[in-house]
Amino acid sequence: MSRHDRLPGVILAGGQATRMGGGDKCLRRVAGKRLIDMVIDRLAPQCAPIAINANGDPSRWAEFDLPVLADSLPDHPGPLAGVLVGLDWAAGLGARAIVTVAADTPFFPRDLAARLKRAAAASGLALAASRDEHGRLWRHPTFGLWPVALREDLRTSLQGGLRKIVAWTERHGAGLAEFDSVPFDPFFNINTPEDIARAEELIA
Ligand SMILES: Nc1nc2c(ncn2[C@@H]2O[C@H](COP(=O)(O)OP(=O)(O)OP(=O)(O)O)[C@@H](O)[C@H]2O)c(=O)[nH]1
Repeated sequence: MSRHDRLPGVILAGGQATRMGGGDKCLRRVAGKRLIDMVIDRLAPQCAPIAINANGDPSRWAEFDLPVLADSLPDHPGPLAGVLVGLDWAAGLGARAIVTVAADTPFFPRDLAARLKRAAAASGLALAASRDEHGRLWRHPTFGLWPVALREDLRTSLQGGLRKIVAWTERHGAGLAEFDSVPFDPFFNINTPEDIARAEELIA
C-alpha cells in the first residue's frame, strides 16, 4: 500500500484495565516488549498518521511522539468514545475515515486496514471478525473502519446513552472482514496476567 492510500489509525487505549488491576494495560510487557510497541509496529505500515486514544495525564505517552486524544465524553463510556474522538481528529485532517485497533491485542493482522477497506458496506463501516474452534464467527468491534461522515450520528447516539458498538454498527450496516484463526486467533487480547503468560506461549 502506498503512503498515499493509508488512512489515519487510532489506537484505543482509553479503558480502565480493571481485570489487570488498573493502570495502562498496554504498557505491560509480553516477552520483554511492551504491548503498545507491538501494536505500533503492526499499525505503522498500515495507517498514517497514528494517534493514541487515552485518558488521564497525556505526558505518559510523550516518548511515542504521537497525538494523544482523550475521550470527549465523561465517565468512560466505552470504546465508541475513542472512535468518536478519533473521527473528530480525522475530520480536522481532512480524512474520510479511520481504522481503529485495541491497544491490548498484540497479534492483529498485518493486512487489517486493507481488508477492512475491501469489506466496507455502503455506510463505509467495516468490522474485523474471526472464527473460534467451533467455527462460530465473532466480531471484534474495536477493530474497525469508521467513516468521518457518521461522526455526528455517533456523537448524538453516545450522548443519548448508546454504549454497545455493534448496536450502532448494525443500525448503519457494516461489512465484515473475516480473518483466519489458524494457527491462533490474531485478535487474542490481553485482559489478565494469565493472558500475558498465554501471549508469551504463543510467541514461543
Ligand atoms: N476511549 C475509550 N476506550 C475504552 C473505554 N473502555 C474500554 N476502552 C478500550 O476498548 C478496548 C477493549 O476494552 P476492554 O478490555 O473491554 O476494557 P479495558 O478497560 O481495557 O479492561 P477491563 O476494565 O478489564 O474490562 C481497549 O482497547 C480499551 O482501551 C473507554 O471508556 N474509552
